Amino acid sequence: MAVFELKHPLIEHKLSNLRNKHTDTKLFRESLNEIAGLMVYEATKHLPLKEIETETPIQKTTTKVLDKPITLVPILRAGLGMIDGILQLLPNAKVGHLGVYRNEETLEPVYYYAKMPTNVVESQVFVVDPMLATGGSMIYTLDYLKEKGVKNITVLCIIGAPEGIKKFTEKHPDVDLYIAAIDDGLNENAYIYPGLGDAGDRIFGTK
Ligand SMILES: O=P(O)(O)OC[C@H]1O[C@H](OP(=O)(O)OP(=O)(O)O)[C@H](O)[C@@H]1O
Ligand SMILES: O=c1cc[nH]c(=O)[nH]1
Ligand SMILES: [Mg+2]
Repeated sequence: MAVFELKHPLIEHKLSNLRNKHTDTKLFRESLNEIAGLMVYEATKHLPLKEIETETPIQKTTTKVLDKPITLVPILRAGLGMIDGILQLLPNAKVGHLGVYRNEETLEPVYYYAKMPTNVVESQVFVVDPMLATGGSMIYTLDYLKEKGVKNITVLCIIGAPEGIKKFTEKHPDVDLYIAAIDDGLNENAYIYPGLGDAGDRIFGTK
């Protein structure tokens, strides 16, 4: 398992939009999707390829295409905010929805919905969620997918707390994590600081 913190000027710039409490819903959604798209370019660099025969206007040749079905699993709700940006680069990916929210008092993950594509087990799965705080929601999701038989999983998050990342790497040492920023920690309400606040509320305008 490896943690890749993706440092890039375009990601930093758009992350600044996400962190700014004055950013409106439109810019927040756009910036989140754009960061997710930039991250997926890096996170897909080890995807397996297969050779196929292709005829160019000049002659027959061998070209390479992706060899594995791809499934994106957004953790509802906030994970949905990254999906459009990723689908721009992986337009044939299937999307499996997993509904999990964090109980605000106990901080335990609470499951409420799942709908996976039929070939999820054979897929390369990318689990996406902007926030990795205590790690509870992500660990629950990885447990759920592995229990279903999924073997190849990569995680994409925007901001993580060191505590949650540590727990995640201990519980799922075989899963790579791509993340745009590792922040300073969790405050008394288990919100990431400096963070960006509640990602779901900022995407959907619910607060
Ligand atoms: O690492 P954790 O401590 O589990 O916290 C992270 C989770 O909290 C947020 O979701 P939330 O529970 O707010 O649900 P929402 O997306 O519906 O707002 C976030 O999008 C993660 O799923
Ligand atoms: O900082 C945090 C922690 C959990 N969920 C969020 O949306 N933000
Ligand atoms: Mg939320």
